[in-house]
Amino acid sequence: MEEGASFLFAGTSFNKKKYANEIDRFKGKKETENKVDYLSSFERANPDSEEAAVSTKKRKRKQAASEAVERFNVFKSSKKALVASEGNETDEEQDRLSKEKKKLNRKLEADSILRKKYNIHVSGNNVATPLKSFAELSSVYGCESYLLQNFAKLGFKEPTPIQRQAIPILLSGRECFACAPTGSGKTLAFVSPMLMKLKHASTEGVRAVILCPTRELAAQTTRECKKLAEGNKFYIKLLTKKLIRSADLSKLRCDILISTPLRLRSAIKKKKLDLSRVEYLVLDESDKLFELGLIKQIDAVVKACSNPSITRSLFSATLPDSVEELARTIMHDAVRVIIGRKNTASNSVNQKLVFAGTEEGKLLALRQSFQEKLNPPILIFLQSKERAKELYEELKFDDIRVGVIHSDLSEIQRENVVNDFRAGKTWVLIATDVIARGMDFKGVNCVINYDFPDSAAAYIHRIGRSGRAGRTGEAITFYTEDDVPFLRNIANVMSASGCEVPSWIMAMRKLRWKKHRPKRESILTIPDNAED
Ligand SMILES: Nc1ncnc2c1ncn2[C@@H]1O[C@H](COP(=O)(O)OP(=O)(O)OP(=O)(O)O)[C@@H](O)[C@H]1O
Repeated sequence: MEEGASFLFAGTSFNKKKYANEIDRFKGKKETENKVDYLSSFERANPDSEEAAVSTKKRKRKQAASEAVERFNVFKSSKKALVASEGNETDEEQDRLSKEKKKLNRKLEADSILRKKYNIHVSGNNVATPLKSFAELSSVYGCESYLLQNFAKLGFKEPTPIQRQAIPILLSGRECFACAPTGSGKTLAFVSPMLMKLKHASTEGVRAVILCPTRELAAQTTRECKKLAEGNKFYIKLLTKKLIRSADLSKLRCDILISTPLRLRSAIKKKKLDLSRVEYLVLDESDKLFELGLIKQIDAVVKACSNPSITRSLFSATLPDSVEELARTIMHDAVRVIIGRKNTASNSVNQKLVFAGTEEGKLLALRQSFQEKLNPPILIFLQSKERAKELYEELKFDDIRVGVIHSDLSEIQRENVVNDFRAGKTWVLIATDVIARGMDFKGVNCVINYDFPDSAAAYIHRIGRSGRAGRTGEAITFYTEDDVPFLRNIANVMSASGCEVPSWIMAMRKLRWKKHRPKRESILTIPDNAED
């Protein structure tokens, strides 16, 4: 993280008939002006402020002057009348100030009640009022009707807590770093204010950039962006290999560009992509983007986005202190928004730990649970592509429609695997952490951590593929003797989201958790030459 860090910040439509009920359930004065108003009225109302001190001095001078002229009869009557009227003005002014102060206090109180209701925690000065409804986007912020119509079309009735707070913050032009649970609608929270601020399509080059850690997530975010922008002809582009090869990027007509850091950096370096007009930069899954392998690329992108009035924002379901500290020191007057408690799992996922003993035990437990009850769609996570391929080899003979995704597949193959799972053609998807973050497969009923996750953050993101947008889900984590020392860390996450954890695990010592990826025995039970 250190290297180069100094510059930084200068649905699955699965079996629709069968799941019809669930699908139904799922469908389920401008701020800047306000800000200035609140600020100035607060200063006026505050007796310690400079402005208040000046008016007290003025009042005293006026009083002294009136006393002095009273001795001259010729001015006596008129001056007395003047003094009387000045006294009234002062009373009126004080009355007005006290009313303004009361109004401000009522507003702050109402904001804090609203935040408490939705479990929103903010730090920063003068933070914008949370939204009471989507309708306020139009009544308070002048949002065009197409966006609200799109929310309605997508079945979004009420803003989620992160949307209630992050949207007004970004609309007020403030930078923001936000941490909200998996599946809580962070994408809409950063895309909507971007669309509102950009207003209409333009020919002025790239105006907004969204960075995502994986191609799959970048493709999904592009699709979501397009859905939200429908009715307004924005140029929204996913930076693909094909686009880099075919287009003259110096003349790229694009309002919002979505990419992975590696691809964007290569477009900047090799194809002279100009990002100097970018007004909005979003780092989605920001803590992943700050990991060692990606930090250099992020640095290059941040450097290329050289517009001094750029608004940057960071979003994730996990925000380690190290990333937060870095963001806090370098971002400009940023507001911090946390929904619920930081770094906790979604509380709509029922989490279980299962002792499988050995590698053989895991496969037996999986097969047994599939025989008893198969409630697809199911996602199974493994620690490496080799192991993902092995489990795939085992399960494909079990009469289960199974797919596998890992980094050895081509872009097209990966896209097809994801599409098949979304369309319900495959019931079980075996994966590495490549799809652990951000992927929105709406109907996932169960996540199985076949291999113990290698960090608490990885656990939170993996199980967060289930229990999204208010639905419930299940997460099962297998563990073997090798994993026992790290159980307590997962148990903490589980108990923080209200799941039961055996007391012996809670009594264990907490370990500093470096990447836990033990060497595990092969999963294969089928001899290598079985198919020969
Ligand atoms: N206001 C809303 N009401 C109902 N559903 C919503 C609302 N906003 C977003 N959604 C839906 O919630 C789901 C999850 O949203 P999204 O993928 O943005 O979550 P996220 O918070 O980014 O999750 P993750 O941390 O896993 O990336 C999506 O299917 C999205 O369409």
